[in-house]
Amino acid sequence: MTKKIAVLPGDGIGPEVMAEAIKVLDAAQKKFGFSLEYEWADVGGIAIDNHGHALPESTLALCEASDAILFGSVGGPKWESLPPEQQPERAALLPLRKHFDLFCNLRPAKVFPSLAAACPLRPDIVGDGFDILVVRELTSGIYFGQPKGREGSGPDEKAFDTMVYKRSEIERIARMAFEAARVRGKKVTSVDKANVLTTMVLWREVVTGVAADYPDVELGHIYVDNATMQLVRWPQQFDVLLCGNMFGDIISDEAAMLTGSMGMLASASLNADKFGLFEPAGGSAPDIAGQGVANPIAQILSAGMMLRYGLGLEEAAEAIESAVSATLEKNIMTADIAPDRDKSVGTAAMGDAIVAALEEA
Ligand SMILES: NC(=O)C1=CN([C@@H]2O[C@H](COP(=O)(O)OP(=O)(O)OC[C@H]3O[C@@H](n4cnc5c(N)ncnc54)[C@H](O)[C@@H]3O)[C@@H](O)[C@H]2O)C=CC1
Ligand SMILES: CC(C)CC(=O)C(=O)O
Ligand SMILES: [Mg+2]
Repeated sequence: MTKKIAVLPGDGIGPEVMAEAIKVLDAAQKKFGFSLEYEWADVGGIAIDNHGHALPESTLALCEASDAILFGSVGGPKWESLPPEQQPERAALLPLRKHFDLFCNLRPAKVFPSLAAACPLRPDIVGDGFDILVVRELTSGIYFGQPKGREGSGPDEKAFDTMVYKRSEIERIARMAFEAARVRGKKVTSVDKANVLTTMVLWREVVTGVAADYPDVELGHIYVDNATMQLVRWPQQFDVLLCGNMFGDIISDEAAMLTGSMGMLASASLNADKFGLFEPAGGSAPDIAGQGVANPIAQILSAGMMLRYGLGLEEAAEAIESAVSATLEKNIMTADIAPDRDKSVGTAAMGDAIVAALEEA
């Protein structure tokens, strides 16, 4: 049966890396005999330019009528002067996550052996690499809590955001982390700031309660400031990192960089029905957009996560991951991860090499 995919490339490097992910999905369809129908739509800054709104109704309707959403990234300097609530991130990405109740954001970070040189950690620390899964709560916390706003003027002008977590919201994301740990390294480290924030006291309490249902999984708690430090000191100590929305956002960028580049980190954002939006963890990278040098791997691996979590096509997902690994082993790398930038390849050549590796396997 054909599955319908809403393809939303967005802004900056989004369209460049999306083109490569589609090439890889096309090759995977041929190899594994499944069928995808893509429908493309504007989202983010490009949608503001073309339709006057970052999340046009037609785009939302397409997502609702699709089996999965493949998303690029949104935002950039062109739209930064708009009022904050009209900017692409706040007017498109966050509402999309909320609309589909995509509370569970999975961000796997592992070092491919051939990228050990790109990892900023000392070789003696990175050793045989590491394999971490950041499980981030995505539809609540300080990014969504009300009230938020600005009031007053002069020296007394103030701005405020509110961090709110309901017991049920913490419980459901904690369960996702424990379920993931069960089939991985059997360890959950919950990241909080329970020494300062009341929401995080509840967070720790609820996570501890959920752990009772998973006696086979070890639970640890860590304050977020220490967690960022420990990730650099000894990332191998972690298996699943369970985080609230903002801490997970920050921790996953750090984890991405430890794998060599922001351009390596894929993600899946899922709801309780396992409907998902699949996107790179990074943004629109305006500093390199339009140059044909962006690393398409995060987008390609996000397409792989779509096959695994969104469409149940595990074999094809694994084949995409193996093709990425095989390509890196041949030292075919974009500038962000290549040991020698002069020998790096561009976005399209990287995508072509991954397609070739998939076809050869
Ligand atoms: N999911 C989304 O749509 C997200 C959107 N943003 C938006 O993107 C814009 C830029 O944000 P930044 O803070 O600069 O973060 P960013 O993630 O776009 O870029 C940070 C750094 O990582 C590099 N980078 C990111 N992806 C890369 C790739 N595929 N290949 C090679 N290098 C890559 C960039 O060149 C830059 O040096 C902003 O408007 C921001 O709000 C940021 C994060 C997520
Ligand atoms: C709009 C932001 C919350 C996007 C982001 O940085 C992320 O999801 O990692
Ligand atoms: Mg982020």
